[in-house]
Amino acid sequence: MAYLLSNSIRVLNSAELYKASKPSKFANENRGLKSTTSPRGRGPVHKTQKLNLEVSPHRAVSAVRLMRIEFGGAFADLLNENGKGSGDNEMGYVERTLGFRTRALDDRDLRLVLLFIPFSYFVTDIVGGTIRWRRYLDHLILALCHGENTFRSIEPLLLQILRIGFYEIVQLEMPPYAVVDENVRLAKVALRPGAGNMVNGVLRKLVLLKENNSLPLPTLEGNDRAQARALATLYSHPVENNSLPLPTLEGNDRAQARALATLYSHPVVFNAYVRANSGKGFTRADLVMRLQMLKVPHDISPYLNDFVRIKTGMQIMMQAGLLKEGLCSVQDESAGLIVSVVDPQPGESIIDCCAAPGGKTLFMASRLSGRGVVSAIDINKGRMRILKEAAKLQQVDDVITTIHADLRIYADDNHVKSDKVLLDAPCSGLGVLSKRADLRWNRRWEDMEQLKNLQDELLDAASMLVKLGGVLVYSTCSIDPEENEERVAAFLLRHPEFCIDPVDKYVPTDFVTEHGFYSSNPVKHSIDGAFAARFVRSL
Ligand SMILES: C[S@@+](CC[C@H](N)C(=O)[O-])C[C@H]1O[C@@H](n2cnc3c(N)ncnc32)[C@H](O)[C@@H]1O
Repeated sequence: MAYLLSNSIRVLNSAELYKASKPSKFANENRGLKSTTSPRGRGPVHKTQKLNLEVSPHRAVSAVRLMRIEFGGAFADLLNENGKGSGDNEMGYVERTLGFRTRALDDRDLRLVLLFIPFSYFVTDIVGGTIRWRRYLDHLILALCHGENTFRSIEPLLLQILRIGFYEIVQLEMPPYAVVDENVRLAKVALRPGAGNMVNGVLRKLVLLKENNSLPLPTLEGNDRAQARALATLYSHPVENNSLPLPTLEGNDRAQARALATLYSHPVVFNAYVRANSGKGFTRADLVMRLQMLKVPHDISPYLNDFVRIKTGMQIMMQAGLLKEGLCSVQDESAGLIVSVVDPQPGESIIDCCAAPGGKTLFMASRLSGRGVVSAIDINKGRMRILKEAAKLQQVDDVITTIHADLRIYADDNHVKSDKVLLDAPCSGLGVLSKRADLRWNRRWEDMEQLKNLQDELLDAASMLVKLGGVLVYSTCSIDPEENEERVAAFLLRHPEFCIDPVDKYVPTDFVTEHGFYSSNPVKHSIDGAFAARFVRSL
């Protein structure tokens, strides 16, 4: 899971940016920015407070975020990790990297994937998409730059601007000449006129090739290795060591093969899944009526009573204020089905052990119909803040208690026993590869051992909070057996006081494994991959 990976957010100053690449023929001109030596002696920092209203703020912010992610180890969804704090600093990062500020972006522009999956062209779309398609985009840029040497000499910021332009034209199919103009302006102002000319030339070439349907794409020819590389480019997937390797063609193992199959089938996000907030008295029938009035095409979820599927028109829904008013929220059905496995009933006491940012807490709370309590525990303060805000917005805060703590310490110190306990454990996120753009490039297989140990420790801690006859649910958003079935088997060996309660009473049979667990798979079910096991305490 994200939090286990490096989370250091540092922006390279301009000197470092230039150092990161060889001198470029595009880098020869003076950027014309005033700079002085940093008090920390780390090279020049820009003194300017220049506000530039001509440059597209979305693209400027996106370019800077891409720099932070690629060179500073920040995440594509970095605001989710840190709550609003990162957003407040956004313009500081922009100014330090580009030398000027842009129009400030509001919350709707900036806030992010987990609670509001954006289906419009916001910063997160551009950043997420550009990262997701990086290998594919770089292949095209290289082809249009005439050779590896030229490509390698492109300075990092210029490369990000090109990637943004390529992504917008090739994947988002935005009006090409507007894209060209905006990215040329950004390159000119942030770098220098020559950089703008270069962006102009390359993007225009791309537009022509796309219009003629003759993009220079790799073909599936040659030996296994060559074909694997071509596939990796077409699906924008890493082949290097330390990343998710390509399966099957080079004989890697089952979990990796499944992960990539997922990716191949769904390189782009499928539907938006929206949950009507029945806790606020807003039923799915109410939601459907509003969607009909807004002319937003939708389908009813076949699996969950409160859920609706939306293919297009998410932006219309957002503009109508349905999300802002807390009437509904974006939530994948795989997460909703985990709540079905918990099966919250009015009057129950439930502990959500790893609760933030709160998707499942909020759904469970809405199921209590105002009677009972969900105690939401999480170690991450920023994410807890998001949970609290959402609980208020959705008017379910009367049945939610938030506890900022390390579950392991909390369980040792507090001898509370609840009817039901959910442990939605930190995991690799292999079930959500199609949404988590950065994961495929950042995941390190060495982290897995550490992650599995944490999952075991958290399961032990969560089990201490379950009363006799009570229920424990262990869930992940991974499709990797090492994090799922193997963790369950190890837990049962350590805890004979628990036995498996098959989930067939709670979710459609299509999701029930032969051992009685819940398992969703993006390829099979067109929702995120997830897993849940339900145990009952018998001793
Ligand atoms: C998969 S996410 C939970 C998602 C959440 N259940 C939801 O539906 O929105 C895992 C969470 O575990 C939390 N976490 C990790 N280690 C923890 C610990 N030792 N104690 C409590 N929470 C922890 C992380 O902060 C993260 O928010």
